[in-house]
Amino acid sequence: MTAELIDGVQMSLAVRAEVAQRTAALRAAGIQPGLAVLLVGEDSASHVYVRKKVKACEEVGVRSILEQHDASISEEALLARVKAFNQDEAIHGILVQLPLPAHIDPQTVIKAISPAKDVDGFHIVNAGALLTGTEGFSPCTPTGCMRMLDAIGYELRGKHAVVLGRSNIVGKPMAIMLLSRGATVTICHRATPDIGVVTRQADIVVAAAGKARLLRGDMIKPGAVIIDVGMNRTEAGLCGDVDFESAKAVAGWITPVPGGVGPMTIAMLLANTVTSAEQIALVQKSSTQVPAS
Ligand SMILES: Nc1nc2c(c(=O)[nH]1)N[C@@H](CN(C=O)c1ccc(C(=O)N[C@@H](CCC(=O)O)C(=O)O)cc1)CN2
Ligand SMILES: [Mg+2]
Repeated sequence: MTAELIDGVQMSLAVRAEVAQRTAALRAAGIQPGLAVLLVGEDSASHVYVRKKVKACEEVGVRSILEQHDASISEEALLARVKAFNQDEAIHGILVQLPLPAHIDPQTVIKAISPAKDVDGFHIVNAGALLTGTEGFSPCTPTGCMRMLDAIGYELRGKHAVVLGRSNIVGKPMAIMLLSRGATVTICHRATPDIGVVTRQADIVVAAAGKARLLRGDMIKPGAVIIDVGMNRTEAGLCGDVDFESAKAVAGWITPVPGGVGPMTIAMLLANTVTSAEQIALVQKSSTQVPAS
């Protein structure tokens, strides 16, 4: 068997086209969605991802402000910049690129972002909304993964989904999203004794452990859907958490790296930013409407 490829580039273009239409409608009403991106330090991968975000904004008509700070910026100074963007009416989305330098606590910074502008969906208010199934911004990477599963028409109800990794930005929200759609979910992590024993039972594996080629073909149930969130820079180049060659011989569906989840992450960020602009516009409209007497 050779797995069918889930093409994240094509799927992200479809999302971007929708976002561009929504942006055009907002602009026609005099509102330009705006995203503020805060980038701290010299992490080269972060610079790549942020450049992609800024370019993507440009392509769909979203205004972006990229603010770059030296790695030595204090937590207080960074918090002050976040708070300034919270007050800025032209900014509808704020994101702080992760990881941050070790002297800055990411949770403290994320907590300072207004939940209404938290287009990364990392604030505890939005994390709580996801947990309870109420309205809020959902993290871009797991939302992109769900979109990919929907795009191939995959029914999650009754399936066994295994998530590799328990990060706040991918593993945990991913598990909740799969659970909320009726899957039976197992999370494997660093302390799981034998990951293969678990993944061989999975109908879907989402690999987000941050370990190059962790999931091999011999750890996959034939026909399973494999979603690779990994983004590892090795001597051999960029590779995912899945050993693509051996996995594709066993799986039913598989995402490539690059060209899989990454482009969908960026597309979901654009979608969240435009949603935020639409919501803020609605609030402003209702607060300026004169009540009927
Ligand atoms: N504030 C945030 N920080 C981080 C997030 C996030 O969602 N918000 N996620 C990751 C990195 N990330 C987005 O920021 C991200 C990673 C990868 C890609 C991507 O398009 N990858 C390309 C390959 C790019 C390359 O050549 O290196 C692909 O897969 O095709 C987009 C976004 C951590 N930090
Ligand atoms: Mg840190």
